[in-house]
Order: sequence, then C-alpha cells, then structure tokens
Amino acid sequence: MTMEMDMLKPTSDSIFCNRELNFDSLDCIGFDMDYTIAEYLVPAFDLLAFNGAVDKLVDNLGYPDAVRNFVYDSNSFVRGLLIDIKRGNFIKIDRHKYVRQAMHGVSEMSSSYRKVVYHNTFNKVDSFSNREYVPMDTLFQLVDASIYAQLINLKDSEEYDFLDGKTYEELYRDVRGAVDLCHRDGVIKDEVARNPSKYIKKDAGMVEMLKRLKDDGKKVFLLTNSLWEYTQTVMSYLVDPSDTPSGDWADLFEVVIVGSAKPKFLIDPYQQLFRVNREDGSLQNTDGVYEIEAMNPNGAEKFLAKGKVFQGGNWQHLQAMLNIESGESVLYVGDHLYSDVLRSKRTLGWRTALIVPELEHEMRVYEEERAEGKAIEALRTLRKRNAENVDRLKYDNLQQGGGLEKEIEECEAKDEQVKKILAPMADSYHKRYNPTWGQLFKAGYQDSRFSFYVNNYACIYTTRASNFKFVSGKRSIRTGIEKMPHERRMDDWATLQED
Ligand SMILES: Nc1nc2c(ncn2[C@@H]2O[C@H](COP(=O)(O)O)[C@@H](O)[C@H]2O)c(=O)[nH]1
Ligand SMILES: [Mg+2]
Repeated sequence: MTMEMDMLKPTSDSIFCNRELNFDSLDCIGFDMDYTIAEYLVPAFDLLAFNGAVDKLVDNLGYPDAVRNFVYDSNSFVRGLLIDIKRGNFIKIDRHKYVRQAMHGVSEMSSSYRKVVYHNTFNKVDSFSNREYVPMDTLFQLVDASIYAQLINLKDSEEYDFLDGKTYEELYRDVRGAVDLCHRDGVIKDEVARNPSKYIKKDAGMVEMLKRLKDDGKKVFLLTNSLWEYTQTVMSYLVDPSDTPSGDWADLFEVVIVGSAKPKFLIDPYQQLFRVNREDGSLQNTDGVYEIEAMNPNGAEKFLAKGKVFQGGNWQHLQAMLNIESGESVLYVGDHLYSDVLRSKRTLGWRTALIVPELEHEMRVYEEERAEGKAIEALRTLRKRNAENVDRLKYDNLQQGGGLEKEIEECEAKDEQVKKILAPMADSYHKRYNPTWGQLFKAGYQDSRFSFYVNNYACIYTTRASNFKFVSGKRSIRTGIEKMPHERRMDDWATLQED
C-alpha cells in the first residue's frame, strides 16, 4: 500500500462525520471528563461499582448471600439497549423502535415470545419513552445491567422468599440505588484516588490535543458531572505538572465546571452557580450573569480572574463567561448519548462530538469479516430481487390466464434455499461483534437505537477525545454524499453492468 493510500484507511484515530463541521467557525470547545477526557480501565473500574453494589444489596438491603456469587462480564451488555424494568427484560430496538432482540434476565427470549410481548400494531407504535424503560446511554450502566440480569434469574428460580416478595421493578430500583450510592460514598472514588493507574488509562495524546486547540485560538472548557475532589484526582493524574508552565492542569482550560448535573445544566435556567475554592473544596455563592454584567466592560475576564473553577450553574453562565453568542460556535465533546449529545444539540444548538470507545472493536470486526458481510449483503439482495421477480411472474400469470405456475414454484423454492443459507450466516456474523447483542450499530439489518442517536445527534464521532490532536483549527470535517435507497440501487445496477 502506498503512503497516500495508507492515509486514507479509516482507523481508530479517524473522526467520522454526520454533519459538516468547520473548526474555523468554532470559538469554544468543551469536554466532558468521565469516559471522554478520562478513559477507564475495564473491568477493574467497573468492578468497584459492581462489588460495592453487590455488598450493599446483601449487607444493607437484606438480599440473599447468593448475590455475592454474581460474576461481572463487561461484554454481557452494550450501550444503546433499553431496560424494561417492569418485565425484567433487556431489549435492542432499531431506529423505527421495532424490538429486534430481547433477553429476560440472562436468558434470550424466543422471537415468537418477543413478538407477543412487544408487538406493534398499525396505529400504536411503542415510543419506549415512559418510565418502564430505562435507556442505557452511558458505559456506567453496564454494571446496573449485569447485576439486574443476574437478580432476575435468581428471582425466577423461586428459591428465595425475599426475592419472591419483590417485583422486577423493585429489584431494578434497589440495584439503581446501590450503584448510585457507590458513586457517592467513596467506594469507587476513594479507591480510584488511592490507585489511579489501576483504573484510568493514561493517554499521552490528551494533553497534546488540549494544548493544540488552545494554541489554535479556541477557548477550551471542562464541563463534568463529577464533583471537584474527584475531578482534581482524575485531572491531576492525567496531566503531569510538567505539562503546563504553572504545573496546574486547570491552565489547559478557560473555565472548569464541576458537579454540573447535566442534563440539568443544559436546560434549567435557575440552577445556581458556585465558585469552588480549590484549596479546601468549599463553595461560594455567585450572582452569575448579573455579576459578570455588573463588572462590564470585560466583565467575564474580571469574573474569571477571581477563579475559574465553578460548581453547578447553567449554560447561560458558561456562555456569559466565554462570551459565546451563538450555540453554533460551541463544540461539546462527550460520551453520554442523552446528556452530552442529544440535549446540548437540541436545546442549545451546540455542535456535538460523541466519544465511542466501542468503535475500535466494531471497526476491527467489520474489517475482518468484510468478505462474510459482503456475501450476506449479496444474498439479501438476491432475496429482494427474487421476491420482485415472483410478484412480476404472478402478475404476468394472471394477465395471461396461467401457464407460469412451475416457474413461480421454482423461484419460491430457490428463495427458501437462500433463506436457509442466509439465516445462520447472518447469525454467526452478528455474534462476531458481541456474542449476545451483535453489532452495536445494527439491530437486525436496520440501524440500531445507538446508531440513530449517533446519526441524529452527534455531528461527529470518534473512538477517543485525543484524536482531535490531528485536527487543525482551520479544518472542515465533511460528510460523504448521502444516498437515498433509490440512488444506491441505481448505483448497484450501474456497477453490475460495468463488471
Ligand atoms: N450519583 C451518581 N453518580 C454517577 C452515577 N453514574 C455515574 N455517575 C458519576 O457521574 C459522573 C460523570 O461525569 P461526566 O464527566 O461524564 O459528566 C462521574 O463522577 C460518575 O461517577 C450514578 O449512578 N450515580
Ligand atoms: Mg462522561
């Protein structure tokens, strides 16, 4: 392969584009911290929440000791699924909200049973937006899913009176409460502070990337739901004192907002802003936007000179501090499908980048299985054409008063043969990505809910935030030419003729 060809190859460093993004038109670039600036080492990091929550279920809530035998496998669940907490199911839907796969606890549901439970009628398509369904929009939820699935199995075994007395929904609420507490009581964060190298991946490119954006004239900010103490732990592990002239990681940012309570930060105009005293973590009230305006001219500059680390607040504070006039001039980079990407884009018109660490594995398998993928596509096309052909023959048969029955029968038999070959091929292809849930971006042959979010709410997406180190402040990231199904089919036909 020539060097030029090599550079065209999509890799885990590439940035993929859904909506054209001109870096030159961006004034500010913001980053989420957890799973964006900070990549966690799995399963070690997840096991902190998993073991902590299991202990809390048994010790605090009286769950049977058998819960301590639960095992954590980080591949059992994937982002983008929905948890049906009323029925104890996990479902994978496509972009049309059709349920393509379902598990009850740790057991796969048969397709016939799944269709009975989640059938859509022509006038009623489930929106999956009510409280019975919990979307798995962040990697943090893989722990909830794993414990919940194993609890469902334990309950269904009917061996424990304690579990017989609980509904599936109550089990879910207990798991949620136990995991939530682990994020607040130090079970996770104190241990990460004691031993950061065991839990956080150090990415040398991250600091380089932040510096490059700053040198290119962008105002860079950090906006995280983590509180100050933990943000300080993580960022001072990731940024070496020698990385900045002052030895202070916060110098890489114009503004740092911790404990932002996204998505509230992006939608609630009344959320109060506090200044954080970095010495002792204490909070001081601010009058936010009024204070900045009262100090004009250069109110924002004077306001930030008093300290640039804040807790809480809302987008209006951020926009005033950074003199942001339009949402279009802000790019926010995050990993949460709803809080970081959907809300910031829909509510504020910010441009968005989604971090998808899973993409590296998805791309690797896609490449390794390309021949199989192409063969499956060819067989699918054959089935579609065959179905059209049969219909055309039936039409002709009617018109001419019979005579084509044998030909129709042969075509239908051929389709049955193709179907028998295709089904197991597609199944094993799918399992190469994840033994249970298959390809992250697909549900059946359609785009998955995960894909839908990526396509509709992420202007760009990439495996890790440090990939922005390859982007200059002047670069336009462009889409390919989008194609409608009729255009794709005409292209396919033209290619066939050329071959
Ligand atoms: N109280 C809870 N905190 C949680 C939970 N799941 C994750 N988290 C914490 O949120 C932030 C994420 O920060 P961001 O940088 O991605 O905005 C981090 O501190 C997590 O520990 C939860 O269930 N309960
Ligand atoms: Mg995050």
